[in-house]
Amino acid sequence: MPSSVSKPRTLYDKIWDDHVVDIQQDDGLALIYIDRHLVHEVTSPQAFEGLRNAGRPVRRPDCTLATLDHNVPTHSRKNFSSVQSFINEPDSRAQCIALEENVKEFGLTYFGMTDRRQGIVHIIGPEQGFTLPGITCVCGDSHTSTHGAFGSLAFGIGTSEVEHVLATQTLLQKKAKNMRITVDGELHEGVTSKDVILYIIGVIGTAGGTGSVIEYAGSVFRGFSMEARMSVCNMSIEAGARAGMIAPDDITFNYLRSRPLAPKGEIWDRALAYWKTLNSDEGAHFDVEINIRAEDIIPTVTWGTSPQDVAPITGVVPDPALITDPVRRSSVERSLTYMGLTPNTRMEDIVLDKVFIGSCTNSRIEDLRSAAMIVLAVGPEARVAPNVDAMVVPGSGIVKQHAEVEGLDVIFKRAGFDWREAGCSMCLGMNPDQLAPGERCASTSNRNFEGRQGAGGRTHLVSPAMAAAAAMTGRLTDVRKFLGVDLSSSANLKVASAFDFLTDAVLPPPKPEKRPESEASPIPRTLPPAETPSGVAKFNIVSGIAAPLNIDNVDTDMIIPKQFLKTLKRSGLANALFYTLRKDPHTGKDTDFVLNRAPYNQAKILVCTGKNFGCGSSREHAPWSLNDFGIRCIIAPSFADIFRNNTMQNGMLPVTLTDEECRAVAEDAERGLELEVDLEKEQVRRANGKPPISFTTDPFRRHCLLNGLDDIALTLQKVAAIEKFEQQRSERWAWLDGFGYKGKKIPLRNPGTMDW
Ligand SMILES: CC(C)[C@H](C(=O)O)[C@@H](O)C(=O)O
Ligand code: SF4
Repeated sequence: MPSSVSKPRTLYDKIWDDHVVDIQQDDGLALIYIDRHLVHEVTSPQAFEGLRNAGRPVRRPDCTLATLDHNVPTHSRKNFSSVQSFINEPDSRAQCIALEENVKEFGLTYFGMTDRRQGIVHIIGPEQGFTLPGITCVCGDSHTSTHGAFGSLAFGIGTSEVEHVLATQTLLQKKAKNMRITVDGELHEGVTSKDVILYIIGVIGTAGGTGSVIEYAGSVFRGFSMEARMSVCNMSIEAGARAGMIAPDDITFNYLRSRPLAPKGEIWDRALAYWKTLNSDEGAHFDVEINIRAEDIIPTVTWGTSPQDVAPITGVVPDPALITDPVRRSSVERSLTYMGLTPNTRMEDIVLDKVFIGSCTNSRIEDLRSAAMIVLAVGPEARVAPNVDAMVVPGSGIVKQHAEVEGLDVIFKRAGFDWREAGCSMCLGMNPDQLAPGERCASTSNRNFEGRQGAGGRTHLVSPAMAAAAAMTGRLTDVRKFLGVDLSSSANLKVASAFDFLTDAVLPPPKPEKRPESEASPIPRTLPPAETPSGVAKFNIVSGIAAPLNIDNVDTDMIIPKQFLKTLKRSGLANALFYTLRKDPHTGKDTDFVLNRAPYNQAKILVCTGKNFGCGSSREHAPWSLNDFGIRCIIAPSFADIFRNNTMQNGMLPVTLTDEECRAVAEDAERGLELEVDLEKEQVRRANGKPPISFTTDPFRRHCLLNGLDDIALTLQKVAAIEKFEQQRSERWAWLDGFGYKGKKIPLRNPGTMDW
C-alpha cells in the first residue's frame, strides 16, 4: 500500500502506487496487483495448459471474465446448438472448445455463444461495468488499452503473462514514462474521435509512445462520450504506448452507474469518492508533452500499411521520391506497392471493394448510430454502391440488440449492408470474414498491416461515419459532404438508453458488502512449492549466423499471420515465421526472403535496422515462431514493449543498439559473418577482430535469463505479500473483490431459439 506521497502525481503514478504489492528490485521492477483479467480463446489455451501442468488453480476467478470473440463466425446463430457443430473451421473450433472446457475446469465466468453478453473482450468489459476507474486491467490482447478510457491502467500481455496473472493475480512490471497528449479547441463538424487518434498517431508515429503511458487531456477528450474515449484509448497501442488513459469524470460515472457489475449502494458512494481523486495533480511531472490544436484535424484516413501512414481525406497518396531518409523511403515504396497505389492519387479517388464497420475500436452503439446517420443523410432510397460489399458487426450481443431496438439494423439492411452477429470478424479475419487478395477495404478497425484482413487484402482505416460514406459512394469520401442534412424528424431514428438492455434480468442479486467466509471467492490457500521446476530455457551466449532485415515497424502480424494463431501449442511454428514474406502467395513456393536463403536459413540471430520491432498485437506466437526457427536473439534500434516482454518470457534476448551500431552489425550479417551475443558480459562480439559492442539489459531480467528462472515460481515466493495486499484491498477498495461475477446467465428472450 502506498505511503502518503506529497509530491504532485500523475493519474498513472496514483494508480501505480495503489497497486504495488512488492518492489522486486532497486531498479524499479515491481510486483503489481491486477484487479481485472479478461480472457479470450486465442491467447489463453497455453496458459491454462501451464496451470494444469503445474497443478495451479486460478487465484481470483471472481476478477476474471472470459468470452469468445476472435474465431466466432458472425452469420446468424438461428440454428446454433453447440460450438462443436456451429464452427466449421477445425482450428477455430478447437480453440473455442478449449476455452469452454477451461472455464469449466477452472470455474470462471464465461459469456459463450448462447449468451447475449458475448462479444469482443474490450466491448463487454466496459458494457458490464467489469471495467472500473482506478483499476489495473489486463488481457492477452494488445487493445486492452481501451479500458484506460475509464481512468484505469489497462494493458495487453502475452500468454506467459496471462498464465502468471491466472496463477498469482499479479504481474512483474517496470514503471513506464508519463506522457501527456493534450488536444484543446473545437473539433470541426464531421471530425470524430477516430480522426483524432489517427491524426495523433500520424504526428507521433507508431513508436511515439514506446515505453510510456499516455494520458489524454484537454477540452476535446473532456467533451467526448465514453464510447469516443474508448476509441481513442484503444489505439494507444498503435501509437506504441504501454497504455492510454483519461481521467474519470461525471461522464465516466454516469456511464457506469447501474451497470450490472458496477458497485451499488453505499459501496458505490465509497468508490465514487475514491474515483474522484483519480486525476493528475497540478504540477505533476510528464516526461513527454504533446499539444495538438483540435482545429488542425480533419477527417483522416490511412493510405499505407502502418497506422501512422495517415492523410487528410482532402490529401493525396505520398510520393516516395520526395522522402530523403532511405529506410523511410523504402518502407513507403513497399507500402504503396502492397496497397496498389500510385503516388499523388487523390485520397477521394481511391475505389473500394469492401467496407467493414466493427472491431473493438468502433463497434459500440454510438459508432453504429454515427454510421447509420450518414446512410440516412445520403438519402432515403440510397443504396450501398454496386462495387462494394459492406458489413456491420456489432461489438457485442447487447450492442446488437440495442441497435435493433433503435432501428439501426433496418437502416443498414435497407441500404444493402450485411447485419452480423458479434465478434472480431474482419478486423483480423480469424473467422471466415476476410478480404480476398487485392481487395480494398475501408475499415473502422485499428490496423492496416499487410494481410491483416486477409492475405493480400488492402486496408484503409477510417471512422464509422467515413466508412458509411465510403460504402454509399464506393470510394473513400469526405463525410462532410453529407453533413447538414436535417434528420431530426426521421421516424427511423430513436435513441434508447443502454440501461434498457442491462435490465434487472442481467443484474446479479445485491451482495452484502463483506461476504461471509463460506461465500468468499475461491482463493486457493495451498500453493505449490516455490521451487517448482522452471520451463524457461537459459540464455547465456548465442553465436552463429545473423540474418539482416531492413524494415521499419516490423509488426507481429508480419512475424506470424493470424492463421497460425489458432494453435493450442507453443511450438511447431517455424514455418509460420514471416510466412507472407517467405511464401509466394500464388505458387506457394519459397520466395528469396532472407530467411529462405543460405546461410540465413540457419540464423540464430536477427539484426533489424528498422525501429519499433515487434509492434502491434500481443501474440506470443511471434517469439514462439522465431524460437522454433532457431532465432534466440533479436538486435534492433528499438522494440515494442509487449514483444520485448514476450521474448524474455521464452528465454530469448532482445538487444537494443543504436541505429549506427545496428547498421554496422547488419553489414557484418550481410557479408555472412557470424556474431556472438554474450548476455553475461552484455556484449555483441563481431568477427575479424572488430571491437565488441556493449549493450545493457534490465538486471532482474538478465538474472532470470541467465538462470532460466520462471517468473511464476518466483512470484509465488511472495504469496504472503500478495495475501496481505488482498486483505487491505478488500478493506480499502471493497468494490474490487468482484462479487457478482459468478456467471449468472441472462435468460434469452426466446429460450427456444438462439437468434438474439
Ligand atoms: C489475438 C491477439 C493476440 C491480437 C492482439 O493482441 O491484438 C488480436 O486481437 C489483434 O488484434 O491482432
Ligand atoms: S483489434 Fe480486432 S482482433 Fe484484436 S481484439 Fe480488437 S476486434 Fe478483436
